[in-house]
Amino acid sequence: MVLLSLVLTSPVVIFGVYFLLRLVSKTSLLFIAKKWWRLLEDSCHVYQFYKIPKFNDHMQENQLYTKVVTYLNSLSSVEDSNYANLFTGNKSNDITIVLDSDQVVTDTFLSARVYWTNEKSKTGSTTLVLKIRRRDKRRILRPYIQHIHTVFDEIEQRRKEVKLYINAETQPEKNGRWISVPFTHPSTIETTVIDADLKNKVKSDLESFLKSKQYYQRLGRVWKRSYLLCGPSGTGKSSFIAGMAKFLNYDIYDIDMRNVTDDSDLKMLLLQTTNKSMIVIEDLDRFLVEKSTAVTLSGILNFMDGFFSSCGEERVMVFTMNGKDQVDPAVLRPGRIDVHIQFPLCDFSAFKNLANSHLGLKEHKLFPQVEEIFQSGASLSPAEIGEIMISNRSSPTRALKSVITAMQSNMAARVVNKIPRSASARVVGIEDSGESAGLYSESVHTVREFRKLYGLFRSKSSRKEAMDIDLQDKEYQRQSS
Ligand SMILES: Nc1ncnc2c1ncn2[C@@H]1O[C@H](COP(=O)(O)OP(=O)(O)OP(=O)(O)O)[C@@H](O)[C@H]1O
Ligand SMILES: [Mg+2]
Repeated sequence: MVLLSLVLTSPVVIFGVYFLLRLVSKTSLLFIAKKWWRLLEDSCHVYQFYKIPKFNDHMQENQLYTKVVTYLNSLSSVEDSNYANLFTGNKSNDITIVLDSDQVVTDTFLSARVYWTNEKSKTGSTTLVLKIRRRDKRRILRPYIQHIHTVFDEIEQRRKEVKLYINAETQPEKNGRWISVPFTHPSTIETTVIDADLKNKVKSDLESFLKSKQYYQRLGRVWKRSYLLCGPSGTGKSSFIAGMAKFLNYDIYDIDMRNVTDDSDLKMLLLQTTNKSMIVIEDLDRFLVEKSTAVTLSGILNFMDGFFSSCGEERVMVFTMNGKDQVDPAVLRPGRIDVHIQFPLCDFSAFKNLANSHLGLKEHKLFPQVEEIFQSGASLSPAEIGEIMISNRSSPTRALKSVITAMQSNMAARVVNKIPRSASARVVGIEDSGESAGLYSESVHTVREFRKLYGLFRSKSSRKEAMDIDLQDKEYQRQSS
């Protein structure tokens, strides 16, 4: 009898259990059960909390924060949090999952479970909070943080893409002044047409800088190297900076001096830059002449000497100028900027390089004529010659003829306006620094403007002379090589 009732009821029981399990697994009941279980478990342990704020008291970005965020976003448990942000990755079909604020992510390390929360305060600043069981704390905290460093380095190595940071106008309500975008400039050191020897010198200088940490430490000096790129508009200074950053795999912090209010603002910006970065100030000569903000010369000099950035290291500073004539000698005094590189206008050899890269020409029957015009003193910037070649690339002969015509007009303008041979052929106004500036705009300029230009844009006539890489710190080179 008992057996019969068991046989009759068991399918009902089995079905009932099966139904219950399905219900639990298909609904939020399982989630709720897990949550209760965790709460129960939590209440049985004593926890230790560690905070990792995004910024320190001096508004410098906390490197550990950046590393932990990258680490957490790489964990599969981020997907399990209630809210997560989805972004496209480096490739268009990549998806990156990013932890949302106030969400808990769990991780396991050396069999210990830890919890992370990304807390956002009312002021908008974010802090990561690590929760570890007290009994695990001593055993795992240090190795765990070390593990995060290692994983972060591996991720960075894999995905490192150079970023360009630009300083926005003052935004006191926000943490940090820099806005970053992926740096996708196509220029490399190789694609910039400058003397091959000079290129190699710069590359080996950068390489020896990268290996010189101990050397700088021994000297008690900030591990930094500074470069001055000087030359007329359109000679490849900005392109070269892009090439240097890619060569070093450094992020670029491009300081727009118009958005720097005073010395302390400049200091603040510098404190917010990271190690392994390139800090760039373009058109420094123009800024020093115009003095459009309250930044003082001594503020700039302190910056150059690495005084402000003494709390960080592994930084390369690059300044560009169109000319040195109007710049305070203090800026240029020996030892202040380590390497001076002159960017000259095109000569015949640079022209041939451009013809090769832009038109695929190694030789052409018009080359002798072009050479002759160069010898007579005419010259244009690589940007101007490159522009003509690009717009006539379907017909190399037409391109060369256009270059010849442009150079002849340039020569004629010099004669009319008595511009000396050594003066720059760049004939656009000082304000007009864009490469799109008209090649033939010389006629609209007055003699006074040309004199002004001569003062600013004077360059040496010989390319060899001009390519003067002035490695002032000879001892540095010898020791670090
Ligand atoms: N030496 C060069 N080799 C190859 N391309 C060059 C060179 N100089 C200029 N160009 C080309 O001309 C354009 C302008 O160059 P770039 O902006 O680097 O000049 P610049 O010296 O920074 O000028 P500016 O002083 O006006 O800022 C770029 O598209 C670049 O590719
Ligand atoms: Mg430039």
